Amino acid sequence: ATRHHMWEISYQFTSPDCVRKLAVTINGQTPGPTIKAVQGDTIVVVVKNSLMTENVAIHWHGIRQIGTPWADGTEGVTQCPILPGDTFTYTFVVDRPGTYMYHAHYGMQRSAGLNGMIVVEVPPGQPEPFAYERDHTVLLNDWWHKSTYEQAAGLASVPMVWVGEPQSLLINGRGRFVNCSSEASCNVTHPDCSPPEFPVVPGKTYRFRIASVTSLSALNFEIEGHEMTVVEADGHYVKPFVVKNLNIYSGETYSVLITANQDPNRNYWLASNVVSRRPGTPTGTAVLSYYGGRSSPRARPPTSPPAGPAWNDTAYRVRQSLATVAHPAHVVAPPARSDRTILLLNTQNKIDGRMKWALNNVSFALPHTPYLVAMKRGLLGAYDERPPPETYDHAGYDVFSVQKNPNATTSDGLYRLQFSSVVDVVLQNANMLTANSSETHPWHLHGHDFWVLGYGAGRFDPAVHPATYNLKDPIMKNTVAVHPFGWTALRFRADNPGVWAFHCHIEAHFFMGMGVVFEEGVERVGELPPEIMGCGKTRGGH
Ligand SMILES: O=C1O[C@H]([C@@H](O)CO)C(O)=C1O
Repeated sequence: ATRHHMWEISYQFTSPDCVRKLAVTINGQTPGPTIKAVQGDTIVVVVKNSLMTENVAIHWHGIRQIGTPWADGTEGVTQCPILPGDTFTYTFVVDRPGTYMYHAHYGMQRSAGLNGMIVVEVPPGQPEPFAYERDHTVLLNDWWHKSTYEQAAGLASVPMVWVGEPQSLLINGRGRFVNCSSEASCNVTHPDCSPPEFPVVPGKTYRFRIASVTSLSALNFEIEGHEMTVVEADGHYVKPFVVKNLNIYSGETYSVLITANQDPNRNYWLASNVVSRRPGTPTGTAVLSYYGGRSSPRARPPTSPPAGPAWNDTAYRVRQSLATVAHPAHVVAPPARSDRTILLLNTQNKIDGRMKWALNNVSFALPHTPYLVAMKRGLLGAYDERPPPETYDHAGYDVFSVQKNPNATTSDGLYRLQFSSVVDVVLQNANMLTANSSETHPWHLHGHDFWVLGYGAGRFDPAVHPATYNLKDPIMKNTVAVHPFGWTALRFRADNPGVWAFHCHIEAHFFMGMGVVFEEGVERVGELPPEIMGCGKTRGGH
């Protein structure tokens, strides 16, 4: 089937956490509508940019865009931005079932509210390796009162003004600012911030499809009093495991099953809490209620909202990463070896006094002409033809210390991959510019799912650690955590013709240069739609 959507993007006053703020909305709403489809469907989204003075681009996160690399929605990589007043049509096939999301991919626009979920069902009659009766969608986010522009300008200032911790955590676009009385525009009775309700029928099993579109926060999610069985991650079936609390990083999705088997006469909290950074944000909450129970569906649960696990318990979070492997009946075996290994050292740096993030001492900057058009059309001088470094001094670099020379360079060079070759990427985390600190970075790859081959603490040794890789039942994902002071190894096949971003999904970090770009088989890409052009060297170029 073909599913058509007409979206008008505009600024609206919204009050997601009861504080009035301008947000980028879809048809007046943030989050936008959930796109529901069946595997194999074609999705057509006609996007009209009514932002008046701001460009837009929308990324379909987790959709591989096979045969449609121009529809990936990554400004500067796959398309020119959609200008105010213009209309752009995204057409793509959802080729895999699962839980995905969409969000803006232009500047730091995602933080302004343009986001939503994509749910792709298996075709009718096709079994899944678990059973449930109904589903609920849970979109997790973090929220700031400062505008995206103020945040971006701060990050680019000398000295940098960091975005800081979010004011609120949102569940399905709703939260509650704690210091409401301190804000003139805060209205606790505003309908935008009424707590989301999740009704359940006693005895039934539910699939909660959970996505995190946070700009910064790593979250821990729980449903008070109910165990969760993890069954899906980023569109892939997981060997089921039971948790009370689920860690979810920005850009990840999970499905968990819960059975409504608790006392139906009271309500329960759904809670999200910040982990991996010292929290400065209260718990995000929603309410689970039982049909037929004596409690009103809106009643506050009798307990305090769960506070979540210790924010700095990295070992606990690594355990969940390690537990996430492929379902035994759905293992896709990875190739036994790779053709190329790219080692990427993640560091915080300074360039001309500005705080940046870099990979192997190169901080990424998007070109003004999208690579896809530049490469396909042979537009000269659109980007730096020198590829970024393939590795770093892995034997000599001390990942536990502040680096002695934080200088770096800026580049829009990219990695060109042999079509259909097998590529390993090892992401090495390190100490930041502050002593004894290292953060979690969720890395997201466009256009592919990769195998997660391993995680390790401390320094990655290419002579030792590849022997420890899980080649038996690695999960495939599109977003993976690189834990503090640790490394994460992944493998993918470069078999999707196009140009694909690979970056930290923390909005501020990508803005500060924490990303790279891969090209593969661009000569195989079909005729480019002229609508993706119109900026930089593509002007008048079709
Ligand atoms: O890029 C970042 O900058 C701050 C901090 O290192 C300096 O304020 C932080 O936590 C980041 O992730």
